Amino acid sequence: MAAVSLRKVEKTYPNGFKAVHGVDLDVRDGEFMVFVGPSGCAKSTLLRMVAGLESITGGELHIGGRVVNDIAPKGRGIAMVFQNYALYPHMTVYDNLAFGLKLAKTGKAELDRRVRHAAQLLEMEHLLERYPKQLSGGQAQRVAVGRAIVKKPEVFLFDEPLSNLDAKLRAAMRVRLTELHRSLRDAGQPATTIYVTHDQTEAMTMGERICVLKAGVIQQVDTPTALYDRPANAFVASFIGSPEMNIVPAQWRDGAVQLGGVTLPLPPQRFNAPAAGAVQFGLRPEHIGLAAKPGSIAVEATLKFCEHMGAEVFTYVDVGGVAFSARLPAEEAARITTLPRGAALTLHFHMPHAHLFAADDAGLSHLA
Ligand SMILES: Nc1ncnc2c1ncn2[C@@H]1O[C@H](COP(=O)(O)OP(=O)(O)OP(=O)(O)O)[C@@H](O)[C@H]1O
Repeated sequence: MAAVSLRKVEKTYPNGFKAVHGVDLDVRDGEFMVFVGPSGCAKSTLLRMVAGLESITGGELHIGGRVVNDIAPKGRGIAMVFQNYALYPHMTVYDNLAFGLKLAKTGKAELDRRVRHAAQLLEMEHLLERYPKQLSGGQAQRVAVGRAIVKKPEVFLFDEPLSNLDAKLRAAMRVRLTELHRSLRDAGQPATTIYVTHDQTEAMTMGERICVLKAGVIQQVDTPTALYDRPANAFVASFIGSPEMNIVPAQWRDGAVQLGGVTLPLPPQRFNAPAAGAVQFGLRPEHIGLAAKPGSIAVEATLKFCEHMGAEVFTYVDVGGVAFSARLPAEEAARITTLPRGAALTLHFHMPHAHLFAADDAGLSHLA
């Protein structure tokens, strides 16, 4: 069992800067957990504390039920893959994979078995005799992952491992790493994984659960679907989903939201009525359409511009002085993309998907 638990974990750097504020988190045995958040939110600091590369200045870290605050990295049963991995240029892929095992004086037969098993899992058996300079970026990154696999760690730690790859390779590696995690689990070697990224698409597609961080504080820990459907606050709502959720200042009164001269009654079952007053209204671009749906409200808008994305058209509009974006299927959008700027449109806000957030970003509590 190698669950990873953080109990009131804190990090104050020697210069006095507090980067991590009382983080409580349970990563389950065998789970794929993603830490996501903008630059500086302390996702790398947290991961490095789990790895033992950064001291913990408050709270407790448990791995597999043991408190490991004072245990050196090599005693923690972890393996880490970095963004800037360095392969040994003068060694073949085989020797790069075998290097750590040789240091650990692993027997020759066992070493060979583990190297070949890792190569098979990562579909790189044909690359074993190559040197790093003969590999593509994606292949080299696979070797870096392979070096972690041969260690048979109980916990895998990934720190933005795909950042240096181009978009297409990143997408392919996402699938490969997710499949790798599943196949290790199916083979009875569940590896608890913590994967750090600033990329919400990576988080959403890879994580079984996602921990969203902001300024060293956890905002929400949930499944991708729950984060998308029920974001805990406006920060999570705008960080998760692409393009971003429309979040606009509004007034809340008598079960309705008023913004830009428009009144939008909200389905009461979704919200505990907050005190009347200033709120933030949230609606994802995919929940604004040209056709009415059950629970939708017609809203008059003027067209600003359209962005053609192939199957979809991102459409930017003005609703009574408030900017909104809509994500429309290309077929449906065809009738508006030829309209001039400033043309009048009727859009349908799909209110069952609407959100309300507190007005001040400091509070950021979801009122649903
Ligand atoms: N050695 C250090 N001394 C002081 N402050 C530090 C140190 N290392 C990091 N920080 C600060 O701690 C905060 C968290 O940094 P960290 O690198 O963990 O963030 P991150 O979310 O991983 O960001 P990025 O995606 O840019 O790597 C930042 O404000 C950073 O400036």
